[in-house]
Amino acid sequence: MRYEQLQWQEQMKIQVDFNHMMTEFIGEEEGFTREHIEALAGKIKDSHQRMLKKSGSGWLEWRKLPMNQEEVVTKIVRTAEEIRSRAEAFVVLGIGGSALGPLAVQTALNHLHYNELPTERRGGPRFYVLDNVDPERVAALFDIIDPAKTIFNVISKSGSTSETMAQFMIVFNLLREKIGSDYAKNIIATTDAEKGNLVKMAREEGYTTFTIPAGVGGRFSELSPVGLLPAAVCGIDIRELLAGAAYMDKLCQQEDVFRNPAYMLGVLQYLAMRRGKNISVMMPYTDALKYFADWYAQLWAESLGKRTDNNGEDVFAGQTPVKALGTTDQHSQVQLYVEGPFDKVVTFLGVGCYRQEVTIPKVFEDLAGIAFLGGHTLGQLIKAEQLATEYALMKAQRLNFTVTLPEINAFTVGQLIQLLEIQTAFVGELLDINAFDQPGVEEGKNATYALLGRPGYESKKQELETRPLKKSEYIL
Ligand SMILES: O=P(O)(O)OC[C@H]1O[C@](O)(CO)[C@@H](O)[C@@H]1O
Repeated sequence: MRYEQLQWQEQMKIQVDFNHMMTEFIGEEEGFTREHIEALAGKIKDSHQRMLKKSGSGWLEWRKLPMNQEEVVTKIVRTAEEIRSRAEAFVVLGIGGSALGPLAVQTALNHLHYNELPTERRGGPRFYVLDNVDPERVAALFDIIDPAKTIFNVISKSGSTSETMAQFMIVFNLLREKIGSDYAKNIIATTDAEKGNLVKMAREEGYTTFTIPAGVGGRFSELSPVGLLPAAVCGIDIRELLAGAAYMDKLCQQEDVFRNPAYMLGVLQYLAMRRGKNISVMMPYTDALKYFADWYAQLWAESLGKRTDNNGEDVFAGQTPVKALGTTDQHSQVQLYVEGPFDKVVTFLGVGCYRQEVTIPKVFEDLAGIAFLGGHTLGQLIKAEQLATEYALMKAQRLNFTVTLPEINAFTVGQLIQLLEIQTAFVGELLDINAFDQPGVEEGKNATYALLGRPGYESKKQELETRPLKKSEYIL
């Protein structure tokens, strides 16, 4: 790699600031010390060893995605170019990990800076993520797209998620009606290599198919074809996204928590959890990262929200993720964060340099209450507000981190994805739980199957009938 490139990467390194987790700033009652962290040395070492051992295999296969995919990337780029040249719209059919990543990355990298993109990367299809089965929304989308000029990317790791499969069945039918025998050209399947209905259908029907590697679960799949194909179709430089993730991965291979940003975030969150901080707020100070808070909510909630057994006693792990947006939610939630219960850790996501600026004009100069704003840029205003909110929280002894992206680009967004994924997996190790399953969602899924008459769920249906869900006397 050229020296200038190395230097640029260094400048683009994400910064993790944990000052406001420490006693010097937060006070002894709430803050942590080096000693608190060092007291966990044994646990950190064991967790690190387990992470290293599993890295790239089993359910940690996602860790190797940034480094090991050149062949897949080449196929994705080729497919994306072809789609960009012929489609008017590109629709992702997926939910959870099969939707939130594509949405977060596209919002981060495209919506604000569209006009700055080189001409050859402007244009391309309109992008939609259909991640719900709200009939009004689905119908509304079909009102504004022409199915014949739309590529539908059906994404499901399991190939059996009811919402995604229902959407797909509707699309499949619609395409057959509208374009007849050639309909398969408008469908791309992204799914497991072997398991589930989708891969079977894809094979039989001859859809272009991308594989989600076996050990890459939905919420850890953004850097697999799940996220890479939609990103490439949207003109995002996916090699740069992966390079950013690889760069961060390297930083996060160090055992020394004082040199490893993901571990430091993880260890301090873990210490906070042990003190009953049950809520993790993510608050980006840029609209571009608004949907990252959604993506993180699934990552954090599904990975860490686990009931485990500790010598016969139930232990309930996890933190409730809360999404906020700066400055918008300063005027809706920050009151609670400053004066409400001491039960939260706030992670601010900041931006070093906004890529577009707007200057506030010097008008109304005789009104001192607003005249001071004139001459400043909106970037200065939003940064001052972020700093001021960090200050207010610190003064009220409220734990908070700041993660700063020097600017928002594919390299820094790739870093952010890998940073938060490693942090989550590491906290899973510290908590001694399986961060990669989600048994708690099964009961609801099975009840849905029973309610809709899926064969094999007769006894669940009986259970639902004999165990009334609600009493009318409690409904007003
Ligand atoms: O990609 P799939 O298998 O359709 O799953 C969608 C989502 O559903 C879940 O399995 C939860 O039900 C998530 O973990 C996952 O991201």
